[in-house]
Amino acid sequence: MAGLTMRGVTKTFGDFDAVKDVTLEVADGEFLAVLGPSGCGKTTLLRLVAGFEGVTGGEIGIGERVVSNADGNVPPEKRRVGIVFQNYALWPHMTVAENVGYALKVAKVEKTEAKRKVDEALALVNLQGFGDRYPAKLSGGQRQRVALARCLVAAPSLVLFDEPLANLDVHLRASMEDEFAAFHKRTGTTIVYITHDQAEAMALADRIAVMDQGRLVQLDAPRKLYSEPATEMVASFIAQGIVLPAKVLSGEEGGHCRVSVLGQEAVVRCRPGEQPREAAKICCRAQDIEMAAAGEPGLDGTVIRAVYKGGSTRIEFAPAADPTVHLHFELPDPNPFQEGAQARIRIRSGWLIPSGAAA
Ligand SMILES: Nc1ncnc2c1ncn2[C@@H]1O[C@H](COP(=O)(O)OP(=O)(O)OP(=O)(O)O)[C@@H](O)[C@H]1O
Repeated sequence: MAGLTMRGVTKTFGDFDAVKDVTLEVADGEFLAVLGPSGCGKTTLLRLVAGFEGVTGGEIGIGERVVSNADGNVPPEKRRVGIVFQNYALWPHMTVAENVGYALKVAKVEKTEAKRKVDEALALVNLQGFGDRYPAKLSGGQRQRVALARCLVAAPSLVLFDEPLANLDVHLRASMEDEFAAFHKRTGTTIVYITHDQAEAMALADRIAVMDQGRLVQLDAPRKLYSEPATEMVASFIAQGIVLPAKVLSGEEGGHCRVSVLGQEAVVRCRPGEQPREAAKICCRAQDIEMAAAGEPGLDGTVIRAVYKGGSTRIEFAPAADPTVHLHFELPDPNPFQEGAQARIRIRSGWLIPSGAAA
């Protein structure tokens, strides 16, 4: 296995930068998810790593070897990069073993050696004994594992996944997530996993690279991405963070600072060295918001929706100070607040989103 290095990678189509100045490193054996909304450049990034596109600027390295820069590109078949696509594209008239071993046959690998490699690859994806079946007799998840075995048989130095679960139903997705996680643990394969599904990225990846409009906006472990988003886009994209306008009243002390949010003071977490400033933003999660106790200061406003969730109710709340802002949080049963009720809430925690320059 090998790591991946991208330094200042840019890909331009006409005068449009699909990927802009992306620098990142994926360690040998790491599972990196590349996450972002539609059109942010994920697929282009994957195609650059695979070698289907050449870079316009910057450099890509796999292991010790530079595979792409402005001077030229190593062709895809010489990169030893495996790819698992969304539609697994198995040949229906070939058995599982024939599908998996096809590349070995083309490369004229000796028969017993080829069989050994096919068996090995099938074992890696927990499909021992399935070699003689035809794809039509497999479940969607099993087909996806055959596709994975087919790419592993060539002993790739890294494996790219292109939204591999997008075509599967919700239950199968969950069990395939477990399969991929177990596969990664078992084999230590270096994986770059493209997805627009943040729950999937969170569940699987060691680190997540969030892309927006061609740029890499944050690369961090899932927990850090959730608790310390670097930009407003990351804050609202990950787990529907609530982004609120704020004014920073005091400099950072012990990882916290005082802010004013919609006229109320709150203490939030922040990066070291934050100083008082106007026009700041904070990110709150549902669990950072609670109903104010009687007599306690807080934000007055109106409950605009109350949706029962089984054991709890999701409340959507518009503060009187700015009814265009909507906050949401959950209340355990019994919930006394119906739609239209007046209520007072308290923001008990949050995260100060770093200013543009710091992000
Ligand atoms: N060959 C091309 N020529 C021109 N523009 C392209 C080409 N390939 C991609 N783009 C543009 O680059 C941008 C990024 O596309 P890309 O497919 O990488 O996004 P994505 O994040 O994978 O989106 P999705 O999740 O919808 O697949 C888009 O605006 C797309 O239209």
